[in-house]
Amino acid sequence: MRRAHTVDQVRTAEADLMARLPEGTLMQRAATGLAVAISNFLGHTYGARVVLLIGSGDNGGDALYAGEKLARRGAQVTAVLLSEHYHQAALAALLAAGGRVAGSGAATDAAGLASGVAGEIARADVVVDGIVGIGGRPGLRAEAAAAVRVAGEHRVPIVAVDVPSGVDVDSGETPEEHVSAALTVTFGTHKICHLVDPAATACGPVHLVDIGLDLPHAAIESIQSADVRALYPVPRGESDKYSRGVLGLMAGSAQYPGAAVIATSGALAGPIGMVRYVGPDSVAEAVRAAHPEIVAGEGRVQAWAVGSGLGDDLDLAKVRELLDEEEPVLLDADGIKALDDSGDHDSVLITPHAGELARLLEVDRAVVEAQRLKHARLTAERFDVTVLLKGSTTVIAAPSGEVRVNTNATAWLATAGAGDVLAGLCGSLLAAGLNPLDAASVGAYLHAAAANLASAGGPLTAMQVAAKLPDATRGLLAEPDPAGE
Ligand SMILES: NC(=O)C1=CN([C@@H]2O[C@H](COP(=O)(O)OP(=O)(O)OC[C@H]3O[C@@H](n4cnc5c(N)ncnc54)[C@H](O)[C@@H]3O)[C@@H](O)[C@H]2O)[C@@H](O)CC1
Ligand SMILES: [K+]
Repeated sequence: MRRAHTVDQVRTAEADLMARLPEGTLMQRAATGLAVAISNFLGHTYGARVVLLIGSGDNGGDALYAGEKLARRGAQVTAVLLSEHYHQAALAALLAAGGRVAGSGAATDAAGLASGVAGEIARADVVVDGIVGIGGRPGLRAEAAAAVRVAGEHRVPIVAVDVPSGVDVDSGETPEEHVSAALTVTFGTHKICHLVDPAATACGPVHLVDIGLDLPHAAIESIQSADVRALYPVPRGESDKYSRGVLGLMAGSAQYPGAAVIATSGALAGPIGMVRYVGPDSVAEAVRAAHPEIVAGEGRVQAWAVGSGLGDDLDLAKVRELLDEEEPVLLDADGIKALDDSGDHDSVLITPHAGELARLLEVDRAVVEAQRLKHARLTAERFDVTVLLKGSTTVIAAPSGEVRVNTNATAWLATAGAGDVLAGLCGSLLAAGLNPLDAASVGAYLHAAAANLASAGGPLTAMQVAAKLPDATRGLLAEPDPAGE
């Protein structure tokens, strides 16, 4: 798992380590890693034009010391001081290495920046965001915002130090103006904003520099290929179609027959041995035509997937009966309407998109979009259910408080029917014996991996994603375990 910690957890770990090391050691480790990452990002150092945006705290200190190291290797490094306060020793080190300070005069230009600063930024090969790190509040002050805007206008890439300044580090929310980085270089561990959207998108790729922190249990985790490989229910020699798991699928309607066909594709491409389809005869015919393997009608199953494309055919009483049974149930789309906040739902997985979750919680969709982690957690707690909140980064929250995210999806996956494939696949994983948290995590990861194969940088259809699931699974199961994951 890739782990992300809260600001408090990081501060405690840093304090413990700092007490055992000579002063300044951690900042030097961070700055060294940052300088190397900037060099790699640029592809060259000698003669490169680097502008550092410097705020009042240690985040600015990291940027200044990294600037010193780049200046010693021949980069032309210019610091823009955005506050009266700054890390003085770090600035002295930069100046001693040949770096400069821009815009120290009183005059300001049209953008509200000290004169000369906008020109420096416009000509830079890279801008380094050392405005604020984990000590920052959301938002940018006027001068910082102006500097960031000039970089954007001139398409100068920004490398963020630790976090893109202005995002909310512990929630991944972006309530105010913030940096959008081409690369974020972070230290010790990932922070929540690196994994949860909308902030995760503002980070760009995230490079982690190890500074030797000893960290506690993570606040949230992001599932990696090695985790999926360890969890995937691979059939054994003695397995048969029943012991591999049977999924009952209640999906599709006269209005949306395709949803049943697509969800079945996702289910059959998972680990189970059989799908029992339960629904109107005309839809069952369509499912059988596409998938002759299915069995129509009720019978013994190990889990249910209910809801994709049911529309007005949703039989609330029937779904509530299923929720009272022992078998795990996945509720998708309209099926989610059957959930209430009384009762024990710890074997239930729901797979809403932001709109469906907003409807369940009776809030605006935009509020869920802006505060994805908060609403996923709140739902898991209030309904005692595991929640897979779909989106550019998928957030999965369990009633235990555990949270996992999946960040490997392509934006091409936002297409009709993709959610039906995911519901079928996650249902299949539940029927094969995974608990709701693991089924959701493995399902989200493989769904995204299959979409990446289907897309290869271009458009895709839901059925193509389902068709690529076996390849994605095969590739993953065959991968050697990378060290350290
Ligand atoms: N503590 C440590 O051991 C280490 C810290 N490191 C760096 O230090 C950073 C944390 O440093 P600090 O605790 O000094 O805090 P920051 O540098 O993140 O922020 C400093 C100050 O900025 C001001 N501020 C808050 N929000 C602002 C905003 N929106 N706009 C402008 N100013 C704002 C506040 O006065 C705040 O105290 C980390 O993110 C990391 O970059 C690294 O050097 C690694 C080691
Ligand atoms: K920053």
